[in-house]
Amino acid sequence: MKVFKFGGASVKDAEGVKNVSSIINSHNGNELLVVVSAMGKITNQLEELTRAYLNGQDDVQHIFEAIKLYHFNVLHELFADHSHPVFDDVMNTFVEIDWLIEEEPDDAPDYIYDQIVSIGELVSSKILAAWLGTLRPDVKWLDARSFVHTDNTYREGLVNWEKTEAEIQKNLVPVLQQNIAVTQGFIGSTSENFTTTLGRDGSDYSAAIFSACLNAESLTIWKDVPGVLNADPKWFDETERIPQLSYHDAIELAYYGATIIHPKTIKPIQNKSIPLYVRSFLQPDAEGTDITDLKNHLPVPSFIFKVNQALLSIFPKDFSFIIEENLSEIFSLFHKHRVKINTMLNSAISFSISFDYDARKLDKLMADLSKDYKVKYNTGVELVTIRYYNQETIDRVTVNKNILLEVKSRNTCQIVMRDK
Ligand SMILES: Nc1ncnc2c1ncn2[C@@H]1O[C@H](COP(=O)(O)OP(=O)(O)O)[C@@H](O)[C@H]1O
Ligand SMILES: N[C@@H](CC(=O)OP(=O)(O)O)C(=O)O
Repeated sequence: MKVFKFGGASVKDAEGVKNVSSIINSHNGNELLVVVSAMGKITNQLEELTRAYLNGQDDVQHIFEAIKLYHFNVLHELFADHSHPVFDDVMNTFVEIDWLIEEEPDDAPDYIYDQIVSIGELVSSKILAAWLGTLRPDVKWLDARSFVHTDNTYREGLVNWEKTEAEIQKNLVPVLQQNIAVTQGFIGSTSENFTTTLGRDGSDYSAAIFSACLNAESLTIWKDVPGVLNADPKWFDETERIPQLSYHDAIELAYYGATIIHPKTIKPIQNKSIPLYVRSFLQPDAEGTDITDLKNHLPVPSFIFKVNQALLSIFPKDFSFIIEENLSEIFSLFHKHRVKINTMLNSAISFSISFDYDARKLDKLMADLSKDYKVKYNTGVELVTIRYYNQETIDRVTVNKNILLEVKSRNTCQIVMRDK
């Protein structure tokens, strides 16, 4: 039993749907579950629609029409026969949004968000399953919400592993013995059958959940890059592919912000020793990266950039030492405002952190911290994390930068900096 995961970039248009289908179709041999995300950047557009609806904007219908048009353009390109049942199926799925936005937004915003945004994965999976069905007869579309059970933390559903595994073993395993199944990433459901999402970019995580609960032979995530590289090629020209990667290094890279893999993806598959293959959907036969329980560490320094950081430095007002009592108070405020720390450093009388800049969070945090502390901050700074650093790499990434903070452990160096 194998699991393939295809992200939005792979199914962004009709060509993409055809390419993904041919990759799936050329997989021969054992059972296969396909997990797919919303097409292209549709999740962003559905977020925009949710915001417009919640704010009572008058462009709600306009945004919604653009989303529908995008999908129907793909369908028209794929299917010459407009009476194919997928047209009605997709239209009926969008009707869920019609019903919702007809009413005033009285429910909790996060609940509304999940009901709207999840539609992206439902329609993309229907389109992919329909096209794949023209190539082979054994394709079955499955609703991931019947398998992935979460609590009711909307926008960040917490998986109920026991229930999810039992459901997958009982009702998915038999289906996969007869069919190639296509399902959605990113979504789940509560015990009352309301839709939840697992957090942005959560489809990799969904694929890991299915893989772990199926005890899959492997999980392959298909990306627009040749594998895991030692830096994001969007920012750097001279990148190197990492052919083999340990689970440990993969978790570290993902944790520090390498967006190629969602940070929650590795743990479930590591627990079951399931290999994770990162492959290119543009060159499906090329080698890519194999992530396993390899003991060797990364062959080259790898670096991860995070732009748009805030750097906050906190001092006790009376210039006393920063002691455990202050730290526990400061941490509870980070927790209260959901500030996720990317770097931290403390000295005798100050404590500094960097985190992803969010104006609202920063204002609220400053208001609370300023009661007892003097707080200084910089915005618009960058954070670079170098795993297995050396001086050459540090020099390379800090050219024309002023270093504001530097933290080193044995394997990892983090630098907060800004342009000179
Ligand atoms: N270390 C890295 N190696 C390869 N790609 C990376 C790395 N870090 C970030 N990326 C980025 O990850 C992108 C692929 O991930 P993502 O866009 O989330 O895919 P999808 O949405 O299709 O799952 C690449 O286009 C690349 O820009
Ligand atoms: N569509 C969701 C889930 C996801 O993971 O998508 P992708 O695989 O395209 O990153 C999102 O954009 O957040």
